[in-house]
Amino acid sequence: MTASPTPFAVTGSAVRAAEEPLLAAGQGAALMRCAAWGLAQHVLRVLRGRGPVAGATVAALVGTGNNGGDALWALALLRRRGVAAVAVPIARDEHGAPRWHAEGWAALRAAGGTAADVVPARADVVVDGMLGTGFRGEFAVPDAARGLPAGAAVVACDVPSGVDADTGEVRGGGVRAEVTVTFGALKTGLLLGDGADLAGDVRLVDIGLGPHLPSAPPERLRVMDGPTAARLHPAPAADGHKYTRGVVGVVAGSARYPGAAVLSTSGALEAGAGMAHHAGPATTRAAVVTAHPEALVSAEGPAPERTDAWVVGPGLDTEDDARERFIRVRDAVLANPRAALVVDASALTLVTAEDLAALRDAGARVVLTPHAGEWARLTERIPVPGADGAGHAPDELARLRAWSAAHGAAVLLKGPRTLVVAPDGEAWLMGEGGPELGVGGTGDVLSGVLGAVLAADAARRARAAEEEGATCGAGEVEHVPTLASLAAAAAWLHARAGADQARAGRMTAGTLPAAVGGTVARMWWGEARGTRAD
Ligand SMILES: NC(=O)C1=CN([C@@H]2O[C@H](COP(=O)(O)OP(=O)(O)OC[C@H]3O[C@@H](n4cnc5c(N)ncnc54)[C@H](O)[C@@H]3O)[C@@H](O)[C@H]2O)[C@@H](O)CC1
Repeated sequence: MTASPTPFAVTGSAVRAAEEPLLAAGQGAALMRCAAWGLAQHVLRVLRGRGPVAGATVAALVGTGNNGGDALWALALLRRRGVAAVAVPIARDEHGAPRWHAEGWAALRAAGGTAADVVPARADVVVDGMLGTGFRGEFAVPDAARGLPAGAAVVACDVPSGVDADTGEVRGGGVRAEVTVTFGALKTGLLLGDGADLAGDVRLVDIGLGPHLPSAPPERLRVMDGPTAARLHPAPAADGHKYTRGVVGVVAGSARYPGAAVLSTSGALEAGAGMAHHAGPATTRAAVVTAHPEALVSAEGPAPERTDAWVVGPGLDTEDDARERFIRVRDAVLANPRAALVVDASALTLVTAEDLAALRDAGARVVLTPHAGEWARLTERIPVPGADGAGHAPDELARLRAWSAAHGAAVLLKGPRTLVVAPDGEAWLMGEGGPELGVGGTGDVLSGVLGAVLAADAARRARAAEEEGATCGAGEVEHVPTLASLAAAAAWLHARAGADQARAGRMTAGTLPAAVGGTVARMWWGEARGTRAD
């Protein structure tokens, strides 16, 4: 079976660097024609969705660089399909002549296209070809780009103007597109921050840059999808048993917040843990066994040497014994660093830079799972190296990477666009999920799911180490389970379960673990046996 490649994005700068050898080899014009052809195909698709193509009007706002060149060539192609093609320059020289890509304009004129000062009111599609990866400084939205016809669909060429293709930062004004047709590779700026909001549906056009794109983690942002998650959290081996599937220690909940213990333990069990062992006070122990007779419960938790992953934090009471409970888990991991550690919720306010340094030195695999507010508080206590204290920086990914590298722990930043980074710079974006997960308790469930995914991996590693030579096949090399990829896979399962249960009309965190069970069962055993969330 051939594994489909995991989608990924790179910075706009990396795409520019990838183009360089091809430009040096004189292939610039060919690249532009290729990009323009792809852009024209997507514009045609938008037009077909609205009515007949012949007789439709497509206008393009055209800037001074190659982005504008792409738009002009695309208009020329569209003109040949019977479209009225109108180019609107956004910059003119001192004689009033448009400043734009000369060959592109010549091609458009030869095809019967026209130029105008403003976008015609009858335009069905407006192509934004003002600025692409060459955007620097601030974007002052030109008059021609204001008050676009209300009925027109905006299709951005490569990157919506005003969006930084590296970071997603919008500087000055920004163009909101229905579709962004991007060339060579997905750009990180189209998937992150405000850039993701402005880009709309992002469509990739392959222009042959593949071999020239960077493969190293710092420049790649991978996008977690179902097939990748399935490879990272595979069905248990035929001869598997509870210990080979992974034991999760869940240190969560308190007399004050008993539900978190149940949600986190449920998440671990439903994600396929061989065993979940909850450590907590009498109240939470009773709640957990009532919800899950299969769970083990005790005051101390499982023996460190028998534990594959620990989850600590959801629902701990920081006015009671939270710190002691956290320290016990930390010490258990230090005693057996083969076990992974998930630091969530209250534990994010307890963990110190010294704890992280000790865990890193012991070789432990640690994932912290803050949401935006917890991340802000965490980085106040344990700062991002090199941060100037100027507050929220636009390049969140760079901050996450810097923090993770300095403290040796992976970070899973929960939000509308969940990101995972690891100390070596590996980064993942979640390609699933929506606002249905924005209710109390879903984070507790995620901590358990993450514990189960990490525990399964730790148990597989332990087994592989015992059975010498049991390593991955060559075909799986791209998917060697790294800490960041496993965490992203867990986030994907959780998000897919949220989407599944929302479709089925269930909205609460209490029912989410069962949906996780359905999602995992379908993934492992197919539709026939995985019907729980339907
Ligand atoms: N290099 C190539 O051969 C290829 C480039 N491609 C296209 O070319 C684009 C990059 O082209 P360029 O490097 O020419 O860059 P752009 O076309 O993005 O912009 C460059 C121009 O915009 C001006 N500019 C920059 N920031 C500005 C601001 N804030 N306000 C006003 N003007 C500003 C610059 O002075 C320059 O004239 C890509 O996004 C893509 O669309 C594609 O055709 C593929 C091949």
